[in-house]
Amino acid sequence: MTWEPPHDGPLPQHHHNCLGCGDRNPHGHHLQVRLEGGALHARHTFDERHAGAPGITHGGAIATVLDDVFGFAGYLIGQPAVTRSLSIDYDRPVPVGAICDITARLERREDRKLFLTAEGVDASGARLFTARALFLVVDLQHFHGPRPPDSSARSSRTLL
Ligand SMILES: CCCCCCCC(=O)SCCNC(=O)CCNC(=O)[C@H](O)C(C)(C)COP(=O)(O)OP(=O)(O)OC[C@H]1O[C@@H](n2cnc3c(N)ncnc32)[C@H](O)[C@@H]1OP(=O)(O)O
Repeated sequence: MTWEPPHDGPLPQHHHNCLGCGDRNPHGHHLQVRLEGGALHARHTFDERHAGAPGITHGGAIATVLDDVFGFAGYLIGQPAVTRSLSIDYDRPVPVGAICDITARLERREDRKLFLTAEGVDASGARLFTARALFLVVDLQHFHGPRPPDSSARSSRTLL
């Protein structure tokens, strides 16, 4: 069967409990990622739960969101891929409560290796952060390795 890339529009969440995009994770960012012209887009507003310094978004929260947006690259190629490396330049503080538009692109693929870039801008278009990532294509067995005895938290499997 030949893989057909998805059309422009919303992409499915990774699974319901995903910290980035899961609709049932009470601690999650509830990201909604869209495909537009071959790029991945997410409009996100960090809130008080994501503050580091008062009023400023924690860098780790930004990393979480970037990692998850990059994770949607799997939909571009029809295979799951996971983070091997993630690097972020924080150009400006990201105010809590401000709109942040994130665009990520698959720059190139070398066998299992997906080389990705991303940028976040504010409502005026000013750059907030940039990122690079290496994702590795994995088979579904990757997600079925050893689990802790209490596995109730993984009962929901939309994708995985
Ligand atoms: C369905 C998707 C959900 C997405 C959710 C959002 C994203 C996530 O949160 S994913 C979760 C976080 N990530 C993980 O848990 C992954 C943990 N790591 C792993 O499982 C493994 O390291 C894994 C599978 C990624 C790679 O393992 P393995 O197959 O042994 O690869 P490895 O040999 O280390 O590297 C593969 C290639 O990448 C290269 N490479 C590794 N690191 C780098 C780097 N930093 N820069 C450049 N190249 C690198 C290696 O040299 C190697 O190249 P080659 O194949 O040419 O020799």
